[in-house]
This record gives sequence, structure tokens and C-alpha cells, in this order.
Amino acid sequence: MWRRRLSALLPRSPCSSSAPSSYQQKHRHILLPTPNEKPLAPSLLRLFTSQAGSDGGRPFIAFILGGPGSGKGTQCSRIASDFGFAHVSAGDLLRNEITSGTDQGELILEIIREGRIVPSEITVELVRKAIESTTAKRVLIDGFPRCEENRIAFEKITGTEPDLVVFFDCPEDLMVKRLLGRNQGRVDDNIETIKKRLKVFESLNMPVVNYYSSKGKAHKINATGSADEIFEAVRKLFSSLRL
Ligand SMILES: Nc1ncnc2c1ncn2[C@@H]1O[C@H](COP(=O)(O)OP(=O)(O)O)[C@@H](O)[C@H]1O
Ligand SMILES: O=c1ccn([C@@H]2O[C@H](COP(=O)(O)OP(=O)(O)O)[C@@H](O)[C@H]2O)c(=O)[nH]1
Ligand SMILES: [Mg+2]
Repeated sequence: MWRRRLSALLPRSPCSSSAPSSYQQKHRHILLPTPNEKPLAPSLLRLFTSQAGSDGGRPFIAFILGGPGSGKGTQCSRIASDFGFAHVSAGDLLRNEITSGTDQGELILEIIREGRIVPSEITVELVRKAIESTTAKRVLIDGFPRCEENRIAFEKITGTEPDLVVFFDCPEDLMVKRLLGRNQGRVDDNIETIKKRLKVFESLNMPVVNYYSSKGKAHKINATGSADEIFEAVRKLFSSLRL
């Protein structure tokens, strides 16, 4: 499955309604290996063909979802240190591409600045590599998948589904307040971009949450209290898992 071109796997309704940019057309090669290309490393084959938790199998995978400013990153750091998870932040992986000046960095910066969603072929590849390179038995994927297209691409390419999905439920006004106070110099933490990100969250991220809810995999956590209070609910959930 991983050998097929990602474009062939993408659903008809993409994350963005806009046509492929000239950058995307020019960089069609940012795709997964084709049958003639190098096969996956044995470690990766094992990762995506085995069940979580089995000996030598892939790690336990938890998707951590929620609106911008709902506290995903904050809670992930705590889960990572208390429960031994590796923390893979999709947003950080994308920002690393910008700061390291890769070919795709310019496109990513433009999309993040506008609060849109980066094409699946870029993000899935970054997330897949991050999972492959960790030796941890448990991995948090923070802020991905951002839309149904991301989700379908991830599941098809890796041949696996998350073992757990956590959704941080937070009202918009609180998310806005937190984002405006984040103070990390991010190009997208301004009121104009925040409004766009909230719209994208409702229209494109929520269907992913709803999909996993319908499969009984999503756990909703009230994200309105203090970080300590929220972590108490998170701790309960993670303590109840057989990891
Ligand atoms: N429960 C909370 N109460 C108040 N501020 C919070 C809380 N959780 C996170 N924050 C702060 O809000 C901002 C956004 O949190 P962050 O974890 O980065 O959210 P996300 O990754 O979902 O965008 C950060 O400045 C963070 O310190
Ligand atoms: O899977 C992802 C994750 C992030 N982003 C982009 O990166 C931005 C910042 O994401 P991050 O998760 O860091 O933001 P947060 O929700 O934590 O504020 C998003 O608004 C998107 O533009 C994306 O396109 N795909
Ligand atoms: Mg974050």
C-alpha cells in the first residue's frame, strides 16, 4: 500500500478547496515511493504491519486533536513525561522545514501564515518519518490529522489506525485568549489568522474527530480549566489504558 503514489490515494474532496498551487505542480515528486523505488526499511515495514504493543511491533499511537489553543502541546508534554510517550508535533515538524530552509519550506510558511492546511503528501511523510525514527513504544501525534484527507492518506500509506484519539474540547473565546497570549513569535498567532484557523478547525478538523468518535476511538476532554485540572482528566484516561 505504501508503494502507491499518495496522489492516487487522496479522496476527491481535499483539505483545501483551492486548485494545486504552481509549487505543488512543480513538486509532484514529493510523493511516497513508487514500485521502482527503494523499499521500506525492515523496521518501518514491521512498524506498519504489526499491531501496537506486540513484540517488535509498531508503537502505540495516540492522535491528540483539538482547536488551536485548546492546549494540545501543553498536555502532550505532560503525557510524554509522565507516561513515556514520544511527542511528535505535526506543527513543529512543519515549522522545522521552514527554519531549515528546505524546498517545501516556502510553501509551508505561506500556508501556515494563512491558517490553511499543508498538503497531505508533505505532512504524512514528515509524520511517518518521525514515527519511524523513534524507538519509543508509545507515540503522541499532536495536531494531526487536520482534515479527512490527512486522515485517509495516513491510514492508507501506513496501513494503520491510531489506537487512541484524544479531543480537547474548548470554547472559541478561550482558545483565542490563549493564542493571543502564547507569545512564541508565531506567524499565525494574530487575530486575523486565528479567525481563519478557527473556521478551518470547525469545517475540516471536526469531521476527523467525528469520524473517530463514530468508531468509538475518540475521548473528549473538557479543556477549559487550568492546565493542572485538565491533566487530571488526561491522567485518568492514560492510566486506564493497558500500555
Ligand atoms: N489550561 C490552560 N489554561 C491557560 N493557559 C493554557 C492552558 N493550556 C495551555 N495554555 C497556554 O495557552 C497557549 C496555547 O497552548 P498550547 O498547548 O500551545 O495549545 P495548542 O497546541 O492546542 O495550540 C500556550 O501559551 C499555553 O501555555
Ligand atoms: O497536520 C498539520 C499540522 C499543522 N498544520 C499547519 O500548521 C499550523 C500550526 O499547527 P500547530 O498544530 O502547531 O498549531 P496549534 O493548533 O498547536 O496552535 C496549522 O494552523 C496549519 O497551518 C498543517 O497544515 N497540518
Ligand atoms: Mg500546538
